[in-house]
Amino acid sequence: METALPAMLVFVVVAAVAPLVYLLHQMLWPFLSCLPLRRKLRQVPGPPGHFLLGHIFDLIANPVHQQLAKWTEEYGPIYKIGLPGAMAVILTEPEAVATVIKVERYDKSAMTYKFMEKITRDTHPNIVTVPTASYHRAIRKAVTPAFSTANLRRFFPELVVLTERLVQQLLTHGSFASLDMDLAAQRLTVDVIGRFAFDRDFNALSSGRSEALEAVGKLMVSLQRDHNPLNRWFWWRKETREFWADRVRFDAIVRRALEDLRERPPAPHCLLSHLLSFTDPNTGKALSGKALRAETATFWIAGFETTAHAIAWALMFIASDEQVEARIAAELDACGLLATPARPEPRPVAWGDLGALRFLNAVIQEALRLMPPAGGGTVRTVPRDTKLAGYDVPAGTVVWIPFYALQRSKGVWGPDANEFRPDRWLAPQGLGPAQDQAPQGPNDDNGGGSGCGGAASSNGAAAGAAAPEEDEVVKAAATASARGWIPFSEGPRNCVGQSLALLELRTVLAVLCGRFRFQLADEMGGVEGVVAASRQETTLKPGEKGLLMHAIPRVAT
Ligand code: HEM
Repeated sequence: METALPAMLVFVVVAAVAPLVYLLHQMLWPFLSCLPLRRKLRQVPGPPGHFLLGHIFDLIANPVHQQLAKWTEEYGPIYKIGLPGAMAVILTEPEAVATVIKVERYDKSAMTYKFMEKITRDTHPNIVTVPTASYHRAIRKAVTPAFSTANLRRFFPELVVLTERLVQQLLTHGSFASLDMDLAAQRLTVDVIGRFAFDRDFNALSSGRSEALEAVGKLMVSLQRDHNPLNRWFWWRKETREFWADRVRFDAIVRRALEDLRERPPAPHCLLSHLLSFTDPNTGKALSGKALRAETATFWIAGFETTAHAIAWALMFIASDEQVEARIAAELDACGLLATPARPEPRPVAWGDLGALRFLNAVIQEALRLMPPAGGGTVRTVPRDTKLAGYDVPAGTVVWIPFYALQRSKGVWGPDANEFRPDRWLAPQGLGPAQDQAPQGPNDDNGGGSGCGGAASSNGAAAGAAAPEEDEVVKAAATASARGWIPFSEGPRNCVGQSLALLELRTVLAVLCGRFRFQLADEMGGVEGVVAASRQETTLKPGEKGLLMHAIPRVAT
């Protein structure tokens, strides 16, 4: 008894102190371990911050994308910020950005991407999050054929059918009540992913409630709320429990869709058939169940919300600029794609139209510049001591390239950086930097049989050619920004789905603008109000109210 007492006492003390020591270690160790990095980065400018907590309060109090853009104007193309236990260098100098994102040795920052692995119950790495090259390269190679021109062309008729479903929805809704066009676009893009990736109808457009959209939408919200790494210890918290429940629900849909695909031969355009038949060249093995679910979930999530917001942001800009709206209408009219009293049912959009709609494509590029759906950008780790934008940056530094800040930087785009000006893409030599990145398919011929390309390009006003006095400005902007437009990122980790995304954007906007005029609902407070309310979560999205608009049919039905 006498010997048991001290032992029990020791046990009680250890049990009480151990969690405290653990917590202190979790908080202090990252702080101590980044002290040498702080010292080495002391010449890099940056906003003043708290010595322990860094700039976390600025980033919580203000929308992250806007705060970074503000600091970019104040501190220039390279500056540092601190977070509790971490430092990051914010980079928006195009040359240096190109170095970082085009070189494979700059791995993705594991610290930053780890949380995205929680989209599946197995928390398995995936094509977006995996830092190292070999697994990434193998998956990338396997899925690339799905995004080829030939495959997109095969898929195009299905996309047109889905877009027509959206048109019917908007017609049924009527133009008096306002409608969240961001949500409407999400319904469309979920159905597109359903057909393109799973060869399956998710029915988000045709049914009032869509299990697939609800599940993935809720998961994205609760994933964002569950950012705190300590949450796994606090399983009783509402956020943690909700996140787990949403993950289970989403996981069940992914599993069901995969099982379904295994039971029947999928359509030739189906993205997942490439993953199902994948063999890793390094190991000769197929993807494990966990890896397959992780990739499936990733393609779904990476592909639906980004594209939906891109459609919504472009509509917002079109709706709030009468001249832009009129020029798009003139271009569509010249192609026979505009509903008019004489032509209440315009012909269906054809593959060959898409490359010919020069002004609409410039509008898309400009919208992707000002409101990049992946506005948070990309985060890399510097592999060895190097010089970036004139400063010494030591190995191990986390470099954060925020696309929103980069694409609005006055240093890159000039004094009108924050203005929506599609003409900057219409320099006489043709579209600016984005041309390399546009899907090759819709540009490469005029195969829709419409002859639209010829009609549009012979009509300067309709095609939106720049006014002569603007030419110098246009040229200058195009040159200065040659490397600053990277809404899909660049290099080996750029967006593998960008050809599909651009195909969707072009098709959907051509059809919607041909059938409707859009107006921002008064309560949105104009473009300024919407932009001010926008949030940078996993994607750059409209605020709480969504994007309320009126879709007014061009011809009353
Ligand atoms: C407008 C729509 C889209 C935008 C703006 C966009 C943007 C991006 C960006 C910036 C990245 C790089 C992320 C990083 O560095 O962390 C990325 C990667 C990726 N995107 Fe997209 N994306 C869009 C649509 C799509 C679509 C439609 C799909 C597929 C269906 C897709 C699939 C992916 C995948 C799988 C990756 C990872 C690629 C890799 O690391 O090799 N995205 N996207």
